[in-house]
Amino acid sequence: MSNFNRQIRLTSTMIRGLQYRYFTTIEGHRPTIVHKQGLDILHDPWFNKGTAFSMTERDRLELRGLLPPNVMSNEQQIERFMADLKRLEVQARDGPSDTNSLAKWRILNRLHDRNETMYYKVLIAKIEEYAPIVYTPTVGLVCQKYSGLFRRPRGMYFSAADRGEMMSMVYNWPAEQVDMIVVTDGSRILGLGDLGVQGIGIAIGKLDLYVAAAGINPQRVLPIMIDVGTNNEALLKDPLYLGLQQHRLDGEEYIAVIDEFMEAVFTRWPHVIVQFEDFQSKWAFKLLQRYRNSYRMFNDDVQGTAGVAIAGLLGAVRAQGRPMIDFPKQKIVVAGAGSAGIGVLNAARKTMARMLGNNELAFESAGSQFWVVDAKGLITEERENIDEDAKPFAKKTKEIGRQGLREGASLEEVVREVKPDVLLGLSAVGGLFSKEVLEALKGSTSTRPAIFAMSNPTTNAECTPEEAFSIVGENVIFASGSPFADVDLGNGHIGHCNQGNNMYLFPGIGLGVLLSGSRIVSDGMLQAAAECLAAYMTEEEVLKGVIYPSISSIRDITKQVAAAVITEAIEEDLAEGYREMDARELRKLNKEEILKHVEDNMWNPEYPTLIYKKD
Ligand SMILES: NC(=O)c1ccc[n+]([C@@H]2O[C@H](COP(=O)([O-])OP(=O)(O)OC[C@H]3O[C@@H](n4cnc5c(N)ncnc54)[C@H](O)[C@@H]3O)[C@@H](O)[C@H]2O)c1
Ligand SMILES: O=C(O)C[C@H](O)C(=O)O
Ligand SMILES: [Mg+2]
Repeated sequence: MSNFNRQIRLTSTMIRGLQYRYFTTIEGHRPTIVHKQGLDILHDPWFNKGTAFSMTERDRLELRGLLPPNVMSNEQQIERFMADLKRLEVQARDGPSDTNSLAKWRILNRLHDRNETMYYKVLIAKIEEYAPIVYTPTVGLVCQKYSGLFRRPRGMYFSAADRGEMMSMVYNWPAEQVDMIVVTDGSRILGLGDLGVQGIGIAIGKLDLYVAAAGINPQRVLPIMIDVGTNNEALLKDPLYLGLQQHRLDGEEYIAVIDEFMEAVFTRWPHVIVQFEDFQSKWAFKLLQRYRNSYRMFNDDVQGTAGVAIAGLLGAVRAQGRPMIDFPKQKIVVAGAGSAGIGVLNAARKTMARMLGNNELAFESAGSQFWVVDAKGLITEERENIDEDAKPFAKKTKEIGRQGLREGASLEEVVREVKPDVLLGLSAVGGLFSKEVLEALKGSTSTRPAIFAMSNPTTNAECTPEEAFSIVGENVIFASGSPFADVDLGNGHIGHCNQGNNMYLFPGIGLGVLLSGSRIVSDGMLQAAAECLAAYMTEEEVLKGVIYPSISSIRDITKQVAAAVITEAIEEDLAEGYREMDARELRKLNKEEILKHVEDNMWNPEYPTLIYKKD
């Protein structure tokens, strides 16, 4: 090649390089015109920037509320992705179950993102296998790692930084109709504590069950995270955390955010049902009292759990070969006086009082059947700064003196002295029912003592079924919040492990409230749901120690529970009807017709025929 030619070639390469640099620079600043907004952008891999959308861009593109509130740089995004990728290797060393279950969750989650019908078909067909992945216990692990696992957004985020904006933001959600919202503030996710914005995972998991068990249309469910900050110091320091990095709002400021949220969602969807989930007990009761008479809402941890526990407690009475009406004679020790424990105590006391004649005396006398132990031991009237909600269950000094007990007595002492029929744990403390506590329970005056280790996830269970059967005896009734396998007792007998989880009630409560059209969720409707679950088990099953149904029949249980809720709403004159079935039509239905009405309104995962039509 001549020098001249070489020169020409060099020059043209330089020009091309310059041109390239010139144009890319310009191109980088030139806006890209998009003909989409909202979720359509987030679902488009060409335009999506995920958590890196700036706040102004989020407003411009109607994305506000559709992403976690923390705006990330591109570098942070890549770092977060790499950290997650590496975590897989780390987890491989932590033991096989976590890695496997998380890997299964990821695969299911990807299916959820690309084909909802197929996802729910799989979930419904294999609910026994996959509920432990999309729901407790794996959902707990997912929430703990959510900042790393986050890919495509699902649901809405309302944050403390959105005050004054919620009423308009709520219109960024694309669905015109929403039937069911599950909302959390992430302050007490399962027994894992404050997980901040990462708690959105629990709302998603609960709504998966709403679709799979209750047949709520997946286009009409909405998981919501209210991010008011977090008091989890590790998350506050984590540069890759997706939520607001500030301490939680409290007091009036906190209430103002929740009020604004409630007003916004009920303005856009006046018929929606809002399930409060995993709020720390400090707020769970207050918010329930604040909203339950004016909004269609309930708290799953307080009210759903109470109903499931009542059904199980009545089952335990039947398992002793006694009639349910003997329930008020049961001595019950409860470990844990938080939102779940107090919810169960209040409902159990009311149920006993009703059986005893439903008057003040009955209510008083029912109260003496419970001993409540929290982190500071047995709760008595001597307890300093006693929680208002626990006060009605504080033991009288004189009474427990006679029993050889005192303020702050340990769980082991209480069990040894009281010799209870039932030991129920909602403490979030794994292994709390230690060898010593279980040994003490051997002195129970019951022919079949019952153990409810209800805390979630699995590692927080107060004891395992193996421990219960091997220490207390083969005759014991056992239930746990997260699933455990039945125990081979080695003599040809099987120790049955029941799952005592609010999943047996909340889907049916939600579906029943929806179809009844009731404006509120009354105590009577919740009671009807619990009684329906209690009656679901046959005498034969109960005598074998099977006090809760198998999860494989959850769709049928949910249908029955929903029908019971509707029937009660009609009885209490609260039913206003839903769609073409108005209150008058509803009232005309008999038991079978109500069940059929419920079934006809349950969504099934079948592909519809699609037809294109211009707007
Ligand atoms: N199975 C279910 O359906 C179901 C439903 C709701 C909640 N839960 C589980 O219940 C647990 C508690 O939930 P919560 O909302 O009530 O939580 P919470 O934090 O409000 O209450 C926990 C309670 O346990 C007490 N506690 C702590 N350490 C204790 C100890 N060593 N001995 C006795 N008590 C102790 C605390 O003092 C507190 O009263 C969680 O693990 C949650 O997953 C299970
Ligand atoms: O989520 C569950 O599995 C049950 C319950 O709502 C809980 O908070 O533990
Ligand atoms: Mg919960």
